[in-house]
Amino acid sequence: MIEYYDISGCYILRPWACSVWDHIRDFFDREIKLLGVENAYFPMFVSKSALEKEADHIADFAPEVAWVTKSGQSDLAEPIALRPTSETIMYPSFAKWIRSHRDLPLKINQWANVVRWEFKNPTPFLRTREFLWQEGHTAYETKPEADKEVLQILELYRRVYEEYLAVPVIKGKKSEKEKFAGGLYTTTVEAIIPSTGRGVQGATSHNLGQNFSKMFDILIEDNDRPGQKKHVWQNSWGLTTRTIGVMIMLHGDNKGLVLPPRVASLQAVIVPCGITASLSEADRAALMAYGKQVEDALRAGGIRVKFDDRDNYTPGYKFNHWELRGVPLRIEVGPRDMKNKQIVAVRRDTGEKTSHSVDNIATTAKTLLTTIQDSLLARATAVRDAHVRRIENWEDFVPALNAKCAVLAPWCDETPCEEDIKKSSAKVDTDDGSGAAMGAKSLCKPFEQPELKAGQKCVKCDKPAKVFCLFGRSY
Ligand SMILES: O=C1CCCN[C@@H]1CCCn1cnc2ccccc2c1=O
Repeated sequence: MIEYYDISGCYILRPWACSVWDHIRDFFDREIKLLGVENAYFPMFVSKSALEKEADHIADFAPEVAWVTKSGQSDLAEPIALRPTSETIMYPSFAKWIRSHRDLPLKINQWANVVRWEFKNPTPFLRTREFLWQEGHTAYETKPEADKEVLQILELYRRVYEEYLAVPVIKGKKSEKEKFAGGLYTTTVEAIIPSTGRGVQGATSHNLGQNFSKMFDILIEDNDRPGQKKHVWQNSWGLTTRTIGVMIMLHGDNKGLVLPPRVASLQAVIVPCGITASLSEADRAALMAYGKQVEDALRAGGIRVKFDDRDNYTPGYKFNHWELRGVPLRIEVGPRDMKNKQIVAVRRDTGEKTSHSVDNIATTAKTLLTTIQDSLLARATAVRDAHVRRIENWEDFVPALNAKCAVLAPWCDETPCEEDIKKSSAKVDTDDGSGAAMGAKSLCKPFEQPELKAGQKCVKCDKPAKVFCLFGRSY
């Protein structure tokens, strides 16, 4: 899926990974166009003066900005940054394009790469110095319109994860500490990785309020106050190739990758079996023709299929080859299957083997692939639920983290307390001092809230709890 590269934090996305991104992009692009969003493309370079226009929150991110300072031997007059995100690249143009409420709503999306020179240890897919993403940037006359779109996009992100990647996510709102500082509020879809118990931010949809329209003077006539102008309300939202890493971690098993059918480059692979020395040349040729027939029927049914007729590998080698690569369905065809006009189907997720008539094989395969897709999500949801612990007392908090669980706890919703929780949960709880464990941060305040008991106290401080919040170690 990936190849290493001689620059730290940079990786090559090979076709097997790229095709997952292609499927995600096809779905998301189709859906945002139904919402009236149009794609555009802006320069990847941003001048220092433009980038620093939103000085306040840029400070947090400044160390991650990569700069071009020379061309050839000569220094550039002013250093130019590589886009880490495109607000400061797009919004000066938005100010030119938006003069009246008739120019609204403006809905722009960009599929591109961004560069963030992170120093935390790079991880394929999850933390890379260049990654692919889409970034949506919209402008509305009123806040309610912006609020509505924030949730429409967040629902599309949930669908990318649950309907395509078979990854269950929790929708919620970021805390003041964790939100995008340049915005009004941030909504998010959070995944929990059971093997580590750590949370991972899946995608974010921000309401920027009027912060950026005030910075960039994006103004329209205020019809309610003749002669007066008012700032537009803006959203921005992003989904990245980190999605692929989450899918790998959630569904992989000891045999390798497990691909959800809806994003699998290859959904079914046909392997001819039982080709022994005793099989006549004629029967061998007939079996290969049969395999080809099955391949043609599946492809005609819209299934991404390959007949593995390589004559230099055994069936067993081929089984391993495609299991490692996560192909959801293997179709075995042997002389007896051919005689009985049958095939044998093997599911990659469960290993279950079933025989089927070759008639309507495309329908049969589609049904199997749907079963696999649904079963992957159902199983991942059950496992994720087992890794979220609802607790109300602090003494249960760190043990839950150490049991590879995220914690859903009543919370006062105050930043000092959030910082205290992070610090206090960073201490190791085992007396063997096995290395400092990372502290828990707030992942989101889930939209789906359990009932808060009257008088419920915050899990950490003694203030009244205002909300249930999901906490966890994170990527
Ligand atoms: O999330 C998104 C969704 C897509 C559009 N941008 C928003 C907010 C990006 C926040 N951000 C994140 N890393 C950065 C890194 C360097 C400079 C600036 C930034 C920065 O503004």
